Amino acid sequence: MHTQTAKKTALLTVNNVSWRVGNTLILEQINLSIERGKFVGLIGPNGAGKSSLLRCLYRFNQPSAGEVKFNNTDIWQLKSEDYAKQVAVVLQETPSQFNLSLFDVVALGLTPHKTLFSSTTQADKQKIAQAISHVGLESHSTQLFDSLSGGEKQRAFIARAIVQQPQLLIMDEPTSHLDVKYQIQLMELAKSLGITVFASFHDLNLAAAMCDELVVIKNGKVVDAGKPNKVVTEQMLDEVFGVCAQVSTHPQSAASGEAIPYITYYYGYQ
Ligand SMILES: Nc1ncnc2c1ncn2[C@@H]1O[C@H](COP(=O)(O)OP(=O)(O)OP(=O)(O)O)[C@@H](O)[C@H]1O
Repeated sequence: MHTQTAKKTALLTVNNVSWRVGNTLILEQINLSIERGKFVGLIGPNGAGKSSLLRCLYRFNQPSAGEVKFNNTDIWQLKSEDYAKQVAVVLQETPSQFNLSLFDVVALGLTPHKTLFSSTTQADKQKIAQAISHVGLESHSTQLFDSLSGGEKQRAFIARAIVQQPQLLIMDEPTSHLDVKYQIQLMELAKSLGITVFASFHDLNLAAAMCDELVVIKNGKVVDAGKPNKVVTEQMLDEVFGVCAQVSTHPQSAASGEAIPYITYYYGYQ
């Protein structure tokens, strides 16, 4: 992931990014590159800097030093509307959408592609309906977004990303409020888009099963990166997360044929 070849095919590269708030250094000299088409997970303990890093990637935080490049251009050199077309974001907390229906919220995916006075065409409406059906929410189309369940809201944001057709999907712990079925379903939906995804996870087994590669951060620094079966080790779980666990192999293997690591945690060892 950090090799020259990876850099050449990278959609997103993070070069020596640091981010500070006042005198506190939250992210320190982060380097990583995300190859086009890969599904990459960001893992690390509470407060490690996952959200802070992702915010630097979708232009919410401006790095104090270093640069984030998208298709080889510094994202702060791009017009905000051009970057907004290419990047969709799904967050852990779903902001209130006031009186918007599910259909309206999914339609917002078209906004970066529209000019101020352009209206929604019949073809747009069809695209929105197809995206809603892709995430299995067709019977909720006219329902107020705020009245949807947590899992339905997250699926609606995936539908919005389908409509937006970005090159990159960034997800910040999107599964934290979801039950196990929806956690898997949401990640599989994200995978089915066939675009580059960078997502933070707290469920390490889910991350190991879903991701092509993992980036591990602790105290604002990248401490490891690579394929799940290289990164997820008993030593890493101890050193980074402070837990005692056994890592075995999941009975299923990844679509790539790679072994998927499976973590069994031990309790009562503190
Ligand atoms: N705007 C801010 N002002 C001050 N401190 C901040 C700000 N944003 C983040 N931090 C601090 O930076 C550190 C990293 O926070 P961040 O939310 O990025 O971690 P995280 O890995 O996403 O954590 P979690 O897993 O708990 O969600 C935390 O100590 C947090 O309090």
